[in-house]
Amino acid sequence: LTTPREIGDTINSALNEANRRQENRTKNGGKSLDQLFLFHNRLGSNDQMTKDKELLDSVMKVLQERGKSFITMDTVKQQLQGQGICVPKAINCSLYIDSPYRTIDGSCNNLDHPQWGMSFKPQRRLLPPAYEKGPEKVVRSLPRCRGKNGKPLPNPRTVSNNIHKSLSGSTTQTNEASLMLFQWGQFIAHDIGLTPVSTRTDGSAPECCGVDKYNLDLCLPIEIPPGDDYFKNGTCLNFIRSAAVVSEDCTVLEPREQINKLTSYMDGSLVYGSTKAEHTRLRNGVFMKVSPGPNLPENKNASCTIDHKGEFCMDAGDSRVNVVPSLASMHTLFVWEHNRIAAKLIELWGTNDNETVFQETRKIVTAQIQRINYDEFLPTFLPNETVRKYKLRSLETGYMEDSEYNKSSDPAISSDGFYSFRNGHSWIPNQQSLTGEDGVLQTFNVEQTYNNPHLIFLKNLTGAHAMLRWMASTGCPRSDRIIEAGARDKLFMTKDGASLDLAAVNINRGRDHGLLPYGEYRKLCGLSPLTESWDSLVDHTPEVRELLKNTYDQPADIDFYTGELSETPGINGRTFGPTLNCIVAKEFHNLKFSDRYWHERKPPEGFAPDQLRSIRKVSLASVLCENVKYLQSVPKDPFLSQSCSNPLVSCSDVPKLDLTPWKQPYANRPG
Ligand code: HEM
Ligand SMILES: [Ca+2]
Repeated sequence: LTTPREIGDTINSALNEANRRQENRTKNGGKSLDQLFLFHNRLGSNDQMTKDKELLDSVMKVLQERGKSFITMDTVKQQLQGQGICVPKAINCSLYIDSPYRTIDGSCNNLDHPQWGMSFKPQRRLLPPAYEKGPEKVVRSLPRCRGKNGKPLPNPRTVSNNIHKSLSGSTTQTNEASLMLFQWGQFIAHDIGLTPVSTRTDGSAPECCGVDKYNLDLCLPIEIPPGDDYFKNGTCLNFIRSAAVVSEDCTVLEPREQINKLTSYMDGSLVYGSTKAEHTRLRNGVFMKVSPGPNLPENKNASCTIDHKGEFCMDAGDSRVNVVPSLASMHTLFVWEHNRIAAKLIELWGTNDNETVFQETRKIVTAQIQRINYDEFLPTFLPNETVRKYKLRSLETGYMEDSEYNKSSDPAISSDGFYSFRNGHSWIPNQQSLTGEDGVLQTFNVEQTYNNPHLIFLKNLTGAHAMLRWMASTGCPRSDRIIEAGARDKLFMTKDGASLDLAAVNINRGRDHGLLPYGEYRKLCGLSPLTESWDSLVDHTPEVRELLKNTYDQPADIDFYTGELSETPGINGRTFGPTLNCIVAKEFHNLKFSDRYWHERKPPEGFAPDQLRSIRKVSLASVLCENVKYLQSVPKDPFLSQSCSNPLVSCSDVPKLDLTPWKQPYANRPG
């Protein structure tokens, strides 16, 4: 077997076999029962680049099995490229230069870099990675695993037990914010980022506590330390490493970088989808698809727990929608809002131009999400001076200056900055409840509701209404280093009692991504550097310093997550410490100023002046009042608990979105 023709045929035959194996890929991914794997990779599918790379690897494997290892990867790649596999795909943006509407996948937002902010593109970094070096040609970017003196870092579960455990048992200390703070946080996180984890080449979940334990490319298992007071001795948490970015010609980038499955722009992708395929599946002409209720539509391919007849797993623009029912309720609210506005525009315009009605509605809903996020949510937990410094609040009048749109900044979420936004895990309540029409509360432990949407189906299909009423009227756990037991011991608890620790997983994830330790991010934020003295931890209380000292070898070793989350919080219980404030603010600053379609930009990307004035009246209160059944009043600021300074106001007094300035489609307006 020497002629090029024979080699070509051999490769083709191996390619056929590899293709056949790949067909089973999605099926294998969907079949997994691993909760954390499903969370990251629900519906299996990966991007074209990853698929191409896996096809290439699979062809190499088949060749090896057939004793044809002498054919080199370069030869195979060349032949595959002749068939359109492993070749960079060009994007043509000519149609989008003056378009008033975003693309679905985020492409062509930045006209100089059409792929920036698109789904399935690499994440950025604020600081370069600190991976452990692995063997050349095998896995080079190993997780960060040693401290400054070369000693192994502490076990992540030990860190979690020492620093993130609630000592007050089951009683949660709440702050002056409401659970809307919690639920908006997760909702908006799911608009901007989802980091997929690695799969085996057949699409199935790696077994990191079993056969794949020593596969350093795929796994970083969390072994439970002896004497743990919740997890059984000798157990292990199946932690799978985040998938590595593959470049378009099928080479794995070094140092390793992570992927974002979603459009990183705050563009309502969790309502509308981040790919054309998702979008088509979710949309119904002018409207978003719903099931009776109206509820979110059914997703027959999703996996969740179904306990009663008539229940189903739900579908939305982000695949994590079924993770907890309060999240699904927030998703439902914005599908209602889309359908409400679309119906009004049809009435106003008397048009049958479905596409314009749909896109204009999507543009309005996206603007509402941006406003609520930047003008209500962020200022609830970021101090005023941070909000001002990073220009997070929207303007009161006029447009964002063209010069403020920073087209040379990559809008991608960053592997370290977005990571910091896990601060919201401090807000996860131990309960999920519904407030009935009569005001009566029904309460469930959160671990009974993970991946189990049954609460949505209670109360004659008005579950989402009842959950939203509950969140607007209940206090949120304090912003601090504590992760409540429902997420720290019982995350994703299955029927047989298996569960995870979200704090330990977060710490491990930071190491998986090769994130530098806490002290380096202090420097990035211009805060005083750490020295070898524990007293240099000036933003930690003496009590917490002591806990850290008992956990880490020296201050320079403290994990980023643990260091920033354990900084002394603000006395109102809503704000965190200075490093966390700085990093989270940087991330949201970049998303705002690198978005060509930011809602305060001039037309065609933005709105006409009278329309923008109307958008400025919108608030979470107005969206709740317009959509939630039997809701007569809301706290003036629904992100805060009701109090003397934040009284209930009647929905009829809440300023609402006035659609009069949309008298006609923008394209047809004079001037
Ligand atoms: C019941 C509520 C929640 C649950 C069950 C939950 C669960 C999880 C899990 C399992 C992960 C993946 C961890 C890993 O493997 O590295 C994750 C990631 C994350 N969570 Fe949450 N979370 C919740 C609420 C929140 C909230 C309130 C926020 C923010 C305010 C938030 C922000 C994030 C972010 C930014 C990530 C990283 C996502 C990525 O890069 O893919 N989560 N969450
Ligand atoms: Ca998005």
